[in-house]
Amino acid sequence: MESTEHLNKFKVGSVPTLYYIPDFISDSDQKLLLNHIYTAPVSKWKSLKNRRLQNWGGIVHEKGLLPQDLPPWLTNITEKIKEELLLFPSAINHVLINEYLPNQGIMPHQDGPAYFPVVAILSLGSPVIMDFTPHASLADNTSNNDGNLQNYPPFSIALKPCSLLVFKDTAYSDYLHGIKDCEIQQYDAAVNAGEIETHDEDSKVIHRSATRVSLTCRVVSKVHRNLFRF
Ligand SMILES: O=C(O)CCC(=O)C(=O)O
Ligand SMILES: [Fe+2]
Repeated sequence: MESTEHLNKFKVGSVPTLYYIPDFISDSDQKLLLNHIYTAPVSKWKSLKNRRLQNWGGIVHEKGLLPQDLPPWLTNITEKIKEELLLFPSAINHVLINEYLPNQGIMPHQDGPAYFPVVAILSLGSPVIMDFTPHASLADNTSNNDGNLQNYPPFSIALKPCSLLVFKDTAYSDYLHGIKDCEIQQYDAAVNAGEIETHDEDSKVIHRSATRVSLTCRVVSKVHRNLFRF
């Protein structure tokens, strides 16, 4: 794969490897994307217990993707992500769009095995805090890695509108990621706390007063062209 040196200035935190790229898209791109998302057929929305989502690119099975072409308004952004990161082995072919009201979140989880282990998340709307926690088996643990003791600290990251978060390696494979379902989120442990402008220096909190929408962009390497040979 190509060099990732061009991304070094966006690296955040101490765990390999997270990149946070503020203002990855412009405000007018954000408006255009939100407009496409909210004019999609109502049937595109799937309601879960504590959020809604749209699935684009096809159905992900354990054994791969039953593909469906992404619409041009999505390939515009997925192609930009692929070209600017140089971290994906092929075109991004799956996009999950999650919508969160201010009191909604996503349980700590790990992305499924069907995905190539790099994820790019574009954030729109309200800022939120995403928490990374090591797998239970690694918490408070140290492991020997090339003769060095390595530990797995929990950490958080603030996700502002128009930003792109990318994670891979240990952060992808040994951590769970999630967003708390509360309107007021603390961020003093955030690896990019400096990103957030605050009116009140003492209370490092984000008030989620608006809806957040995110685009989780990934590659499913195994694609099934023929349903009957699935
Ligand atoms: O909305 C987000 O930022 C996270 C979404 C996510 O983790 C996922 O779709 O797997
Ligand atoms: Fe995820």
